[in-house]
Amino acid sequence: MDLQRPDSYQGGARPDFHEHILHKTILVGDSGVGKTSLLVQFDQGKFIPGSFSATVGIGFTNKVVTVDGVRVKLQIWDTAGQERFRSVTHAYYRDAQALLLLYDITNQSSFDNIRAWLTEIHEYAHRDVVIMLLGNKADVSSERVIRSEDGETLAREYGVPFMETSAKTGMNVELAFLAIAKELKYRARQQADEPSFQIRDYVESQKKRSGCCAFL
Ligand SMILES: Nc1nc2c(ncn2[C@@H]2O[C@H](COP(=O)(O)OP(=O)(O)OP(=O)(O)O)[C@@H](O)[C@H]2O)c(=O)[nH]1
Repeated sequence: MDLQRPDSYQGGARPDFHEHILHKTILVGDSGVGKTSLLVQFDQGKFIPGSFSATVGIGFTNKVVTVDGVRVKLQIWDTAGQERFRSVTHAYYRDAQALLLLYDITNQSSFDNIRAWLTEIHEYAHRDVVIMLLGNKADVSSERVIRSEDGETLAREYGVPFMETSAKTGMNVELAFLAIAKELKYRARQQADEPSFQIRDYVESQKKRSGCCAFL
């Protein structure tokens, strides 16, 4: 997918107070882990199988989601995983409020590179950025090389929420973005009498409810 030209706004519905706040979220991770596919699944509810076309540059999709009765506008940036685009994508980290960091459960090096991605994120992104680790392609159980526990352990080490996803089946895709939206809404609108929201606890409780681990 060529993402040099930004996508158009696709919300369409009644604007309200909260939609004026753009919550910038960025998808990062090695080339081929499924960033574009994850975004297409979330945005359009479909998976386009077939030949892999690496993202060129960076582009965004706007998406309005409703959490706790409040409409939250996410601006989701899809970055190119290839090394040659790294300096371009770094420039976008600074304004990001959330980062979804993906690896591919069938690809060892994409998992090994997560530490390097986190180092870059800590170097270029705001220190309060919300980070979520996603082990994608969970539907490809026959080629799995990274156990779910390994993803959990790494995420715990860095204090970030974790889940496995499948851009193909849609498993946990909406949950990942909704958890981010909930956290960003909570940060933006936090009321004095509102109980504090913990994204890691929320993700864990929702994973249990949705039976996330059908592929494990
Ligand atoms: N089975 C399966 N295949 C997937 C999944 N996600 C992505 N793929 C496939 O993996 C390949 C790479 O997916 P992309 O979404 O283009 O990967 P990317 O991370 O955006 O890659 P770059 O743009 O180069 O950074 C494509 O052939 C996809 O169809 C998934 O969850 N399950």
